[in-house]
Amino acid sequence: MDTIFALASAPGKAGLGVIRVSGPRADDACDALAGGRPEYRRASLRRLRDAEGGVLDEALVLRFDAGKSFTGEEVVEFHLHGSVAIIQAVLRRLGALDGFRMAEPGEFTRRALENGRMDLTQVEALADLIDSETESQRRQALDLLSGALSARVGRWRDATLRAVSLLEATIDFADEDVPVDVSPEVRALLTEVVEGIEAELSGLDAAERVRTGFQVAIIGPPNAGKSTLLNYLAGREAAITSEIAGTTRDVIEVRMDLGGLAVTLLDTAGLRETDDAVERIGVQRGRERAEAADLRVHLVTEDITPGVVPGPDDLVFRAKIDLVGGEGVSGTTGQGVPALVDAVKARLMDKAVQAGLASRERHRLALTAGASHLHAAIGLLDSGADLYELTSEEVRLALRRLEALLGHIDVEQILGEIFSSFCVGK
Ligand SMILES: Nc1nc2c(ncn2[C@@H]2O[C@H](COP(=O)(O)OP(=O)(O)OP(=O)(O)O)[C@@H](O)[C@H]2O)c(=O)[nH]1
Ligand SMILES: [K+]
Ligand SMILES: [Mg+2]
Repeated sequence: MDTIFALASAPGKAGLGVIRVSGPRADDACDALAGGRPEYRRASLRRLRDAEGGVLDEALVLRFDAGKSFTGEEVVEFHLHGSVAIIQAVLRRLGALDGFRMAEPGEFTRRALENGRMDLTQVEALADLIDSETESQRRQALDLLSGALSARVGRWRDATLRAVSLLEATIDFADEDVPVDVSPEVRALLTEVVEGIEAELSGLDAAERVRTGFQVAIIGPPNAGKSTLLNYLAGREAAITSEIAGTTRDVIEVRMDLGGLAVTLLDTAGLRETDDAVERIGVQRGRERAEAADLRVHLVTEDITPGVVPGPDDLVFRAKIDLVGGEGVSGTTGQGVPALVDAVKARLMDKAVQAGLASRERHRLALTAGASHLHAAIGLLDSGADLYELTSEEVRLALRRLEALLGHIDVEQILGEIFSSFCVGK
């Protein structure tokens, strides 16, 4: 096993630069650079030296013993002054040591997984946490990282495992006329797991939205002031505005943090019948994106928007109230915008609170497949026939899905995909 190293902090000039070393020979790095091995888990100030004894930097050295480190291996961290030259020099020095090489993207985390320091849902959570930009994303990722989903899936796995062993025991003792009928207990176990999985699945869409962001579309007739409102909310000229009806064609997206929720605002083409072929495409796209969005904000004027009826969950605001007065919004003066933001936030919060822990397509596929095998197993039990072998097979298939969710089997296949999104140093 190679000892790997990489810059763990962001590249470039900074106050500090942290280089992480992990592997069986990590202590060699202490010997070679710091002239000895500091105590475990104790920040120690050391002069780091090159091969000729010249000083590379004065740094904090942190040593972790195997089994108690991020990767589960011997780990050493060098907290350097964050200069590009120092970091390069230290990386070069480490690269020259026997058995040392640069880490590949995600390799530290991969070792953590392989050494059982985290499971696959926690690896995903770590990626989410590093990507998190809003409060709700941060909290969601920390929940997962703490192993909340792992614990839940672990309970389902244990119950499923118990069901398999009950069935297997019955099959093994079939000749011996074991009087116990295990069906009621197996059925109860499987039903409980299926219900748990289905509850989790019902919160998956919301969780996925919290993780990747809610989409909110602004729609309405041409010249209602949709782009002006978008720009006001974005705090910049993200979209072109003009007094010409039909200015916006492409859907304009602006990412923002709305009260702790990640939101993508969509500005769309004004909805109208038109002979302009390009505008018509824009209107069509706008309609489709608005329909697929989590929430639609209708900006209305006196004009009737052809063929558009706000849905019961949509928000409707009267536009340009600086001109017409009354309740509504103005993207020019900002009047009514705080109320609009509050209303959007409230609607999205209603959805966000339904979020479960599972938040990815990978989770959905595993849980859906697991539940369907369990349903099949329950169906076989309910058939009344003596179909324990078939039932057991279905329960085993469900079990495999739950194990895969945690990354315990079929790992190799999914690992590449997950780790490819990591960068070097993680
Ligand atoms: N007084 C006032 N003028 C506004 C307001 N919002 C937009 N306008 C003006 O109305 C015109 C149309 O604004 P846009 O933001 O381009 O309208 P739009 O709905 O995006 O229009 P399309 O993209 O063509 O559908 C521009 O001249 C804006 O300056 C508002 O709240 N108050
Ligand atoms: K316009
Ligand atoms: Mg526009």
